[in-house]
Amino acid sequence: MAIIAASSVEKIFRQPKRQSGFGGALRSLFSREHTEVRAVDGISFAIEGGEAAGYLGPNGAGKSTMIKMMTGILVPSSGTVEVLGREPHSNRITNAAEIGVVFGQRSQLWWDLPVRDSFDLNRHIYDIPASRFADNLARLTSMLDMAGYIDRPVRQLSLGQRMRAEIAMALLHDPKILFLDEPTIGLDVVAKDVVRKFLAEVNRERGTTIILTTHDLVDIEEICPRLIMVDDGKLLFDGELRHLRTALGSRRRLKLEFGTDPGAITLKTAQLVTDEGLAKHFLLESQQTSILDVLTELGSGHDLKDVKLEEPNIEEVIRTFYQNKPALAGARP
Ligand SMILES: Nc1ncnc2c1ncn2[C@@H]1O[C@H](COP(=O)(O)OP(=O)(O)OP(=O)(O)O)[C@@H](O)[C@H]1O
Repeated sequence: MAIIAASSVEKIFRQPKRQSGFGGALRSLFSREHTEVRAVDGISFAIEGGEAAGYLGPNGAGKSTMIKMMTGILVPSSGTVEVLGREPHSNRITNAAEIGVVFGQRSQLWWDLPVRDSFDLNRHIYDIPASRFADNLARLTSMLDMAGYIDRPVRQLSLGQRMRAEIAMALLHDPKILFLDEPTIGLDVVAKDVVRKFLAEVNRERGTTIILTTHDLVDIEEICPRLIMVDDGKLLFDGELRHLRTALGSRRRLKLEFGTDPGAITLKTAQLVTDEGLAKHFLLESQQTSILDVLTELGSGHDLKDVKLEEPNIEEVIRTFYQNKPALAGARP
């Protein structure tokens, strides 16, 4: 059964039109002119309990706005959002008891207090029974390796330490759903790895449903089998990453290495995607295209040193997807 259901959701932000200069600013105060930003434009999806879904899209695509509507911070302009059978914004307190929220760019911890004190405040806010709190705190402290800094004020922590504490704080009351808005932003590779492994484990072992927004494709690869892709407020793809790979990954990549740079090469059997001079990367035009087809078309007379067929990496899959988005919009395998 779906525990999150979004149906034809729209969010339109209206802002008074600003005019430049002091006089303009004054006139704007009395002007009735507005500009509209359609941040979320007719999005529908349903998420089952226990799923891990990644919400991916370029800057300004409407990811944070959607998370804010699912957590009850914003109200949709039209359409409906239901989380655990309720409308989040009109049931904020009940909803908050059953969800956890982490905003990568905003802290929920008390800046001047030791981490432990923020956790303790959450115990009171969520009315967590003492024994359950103690168990959860011990488990999260060990899993996220927080023992070394749990008694230090938040302002003294590194970003990686703080993010681990933010995630722990959001999980202390055993939420059914964990929403994360860019949880790995700004973290170094080691900290990203810790956060990803932890989130994948929480989803797998405890069945916590995870919805996260990210720009980092590795987050999706390691945490979320399901991918929801948006651009300009619209849904472009909703399905499994592996399906997207199969749909687009059929264009295998071929690397040709030359002893001397032959300049740009245009072929019918393969599309040049990256030109590094001596090394040129192509996407084969179709599944049926063979290396031999490409080499035959290329012909002799080039100082060709090596040929490598490469599987497409996830970044390439996503880039290809966005390049072909009109043809693929709304795809749900
Ligand atoms: N409170 C607001 N008032 C007016 N416009 C807003 C508001 N919040 C967001 N927007 C606009 O809505 C659009 C979507 O913003 P949103 O923050 O949801 O994008 P995003 O996909 O999360 O982007 P990013 O990856 O850069 O964080 C943007 O054009 C943004 O400027």
